[in-house]
Order: sequence, then C-alpha cells, then structure tokens
Amino acid sequence: MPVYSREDDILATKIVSFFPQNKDVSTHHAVILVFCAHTGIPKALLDGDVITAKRTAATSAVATKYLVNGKPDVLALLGSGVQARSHVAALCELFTFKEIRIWNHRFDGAVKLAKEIGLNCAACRDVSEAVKNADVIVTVTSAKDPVLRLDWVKPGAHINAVGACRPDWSEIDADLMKSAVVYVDSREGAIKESGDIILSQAEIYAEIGEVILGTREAMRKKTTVFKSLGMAIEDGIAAKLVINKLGIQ
Ligand SMILES: NC(=O)C1=CN([C@@H]2O[C@H](COP(=O)(O)OP(=O)(O)OC[C@H]3O[C@@H](n4cnc5c(N)ncnc54)[C@H](O)[C@@H]3O)[C@@H](O)[C@H]2O)C=CC1
Ligand SMILES: O=C([O-])C1=[NH+]CCC1
Repeated sequence: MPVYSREDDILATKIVSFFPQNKDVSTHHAVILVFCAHTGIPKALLDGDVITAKRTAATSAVATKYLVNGKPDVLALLGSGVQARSHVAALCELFTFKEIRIWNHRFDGAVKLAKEIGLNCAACRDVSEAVKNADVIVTVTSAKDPVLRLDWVKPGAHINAVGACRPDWSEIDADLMKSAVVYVDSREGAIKESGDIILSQAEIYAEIGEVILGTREAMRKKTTVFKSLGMAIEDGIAAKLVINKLGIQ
C-alpha cells in the first residue's frame, strides 16, 4: 500500500500479509517502509502490526464521532481479535459506553475479550443478542458471508464495517447495506474491493472525508454504515507520527 503526499511530506509503503487460517499467531502482519519525501532516501522500517490495528480503529472512531446518533450507550462488537481490541480502546477514548457486548463465531474468544474489558462487558452467544438496541456496532471478523442482518439492528444505529476486505466477501447482509446510508473511506477502493458494496449494489452516499470537510451531510438520525477498507494515507500519517516522536529526521 504505497502513499505519497507532498502536503504531508510523506513517502511510504506498507506491505501487509493476511493468513486467515493462522491460529496461534496473528492473521495479519505488516511492515512500513518510510522514505524521505524529497530525496527518496530510506528513513525507517517500522513494525506495521500495531499501526494497522490503531489507525484502523482511530478511523472508525472518527467516523463514529461524525455519524453516531446522539450519545451512545451500547457498543456491540462482532469479532474478538486484534481489531476488536483496538476498536474498544479507540471508541472508549471518545465515548463512555454503559454496556459493551461481544459476539464471536468461537464463543471462548468472546468470553476472553469480555473478561479483558471488564465489568460493563458481556460475551453473547448470538449476534442478534449482541446487537439488540446497540447504538454502535463494529464488525471485525474474517467472515466471508454476512454475520449482521437488517432485522437485528436498531434503526438509527451506526455500524463500522471493517472486515470483508475482498470483492467476494461480505459481513453485512445486502438488505442492511441497501437500507442504510453508506459512507466509505475511499469510493475508488470501495467499488473495486468491498464485497459489502459490490455484492449488495448499495449506493455510496459519501466518503467520510467529505463529511469531515462539511461538503456532505452526516445523516445521524438514519442507520449509517461506515465501510472501511484501509488507506495507505492512514499508515503514512501514523508512521510519520512515530518517526517524529522518535526524532528521526
Ligand atoms: N478496514 C481496514 O482498514 C482493516 C480491516 N481489517 C480486517 O478486519 C478483520 C479483523 O481483523 P483482525 O482483528 O486483525 O483479525 P483477527 O484474526 O485478529 O480476528 C478475526 C476475528 O474473526 C473471527 N472469525 C474468523 N473466521 C470467522 C468466520 N468465518 N465468521 C465469523 N468470524 C470469524 C475470529 O474468531 C476473530 O475473532 C479482517 O477481516 C481484516 O482483514 C484488518 C486491518 C485493517
Ligand atoms: O488497510 C489494511 O492494512 C488492510 N485492510 C484489509 C486488511 C489489511
């Protein structure tokens, strides 16, 4: 995932591997190579795992800030891996949830994460139980077929759809995609790579950047989906923060 931004003074690339069958080690591994944007000289080789986890969750948190309907009380997570953990951390920086619910296709994963999070968190056996009346839902699974259905979602909820990053995979059922107002990180990426968009043929209302810039409306009262695929600029900006902190010129 290469990025060049003259404005941000960034020239970098991330290489990320995805081995969904991994059991005892992470399913995603990444490195980020940062170059001087003026001379092309290599500056740093960074571990990309933590940056991928944190920048993806930070992006969802920003989308939630703009799209959530009022003050959210209930957060539901579908999935209990790396992104589930980073999403809880990022969302809890912005919001105080009264209740957090976790569903995972292997129940023990949900139980383990619920214990890590603590008192206000419960593991759920069914997706419908986890998302009932939830204000914010995060889908962070490696599912190839939909796990979240329209009938289970409270009207006006906000969904961060983070998994299913392939054109033939989807986490959200087509009826839900079509009835929600859909925001994406990148239109260009979403129409080529997101099965949730491609298979459902849902209309993309806006990029989240357009909402932040004030050129497209945040439809907070409606059910909203932020479909995230991940963008190289997120890695570039995050890498720049790291190398600046380390004092690397
Ligand atoms: N939008 C973005 O920028 C990014 C998206 N991702 C995507 O987010 C998702 C989660 O990533 P990680 O947390 O790093 O992976 P992970 O491997 O740590 O967690 C995946 C979770 O999905 C569950 N799972 C596995 N197979 C499943 C199935 N068939 N049905 C339902 N659940 C299943 C696992 O039990 C686990 O809880 C993946 O789809 C990944 O490709 C990851 C990084 C960035
Ligand atoms: O942006 C990213 O790094 C990824 N998106 C899907 C898997 C990894």
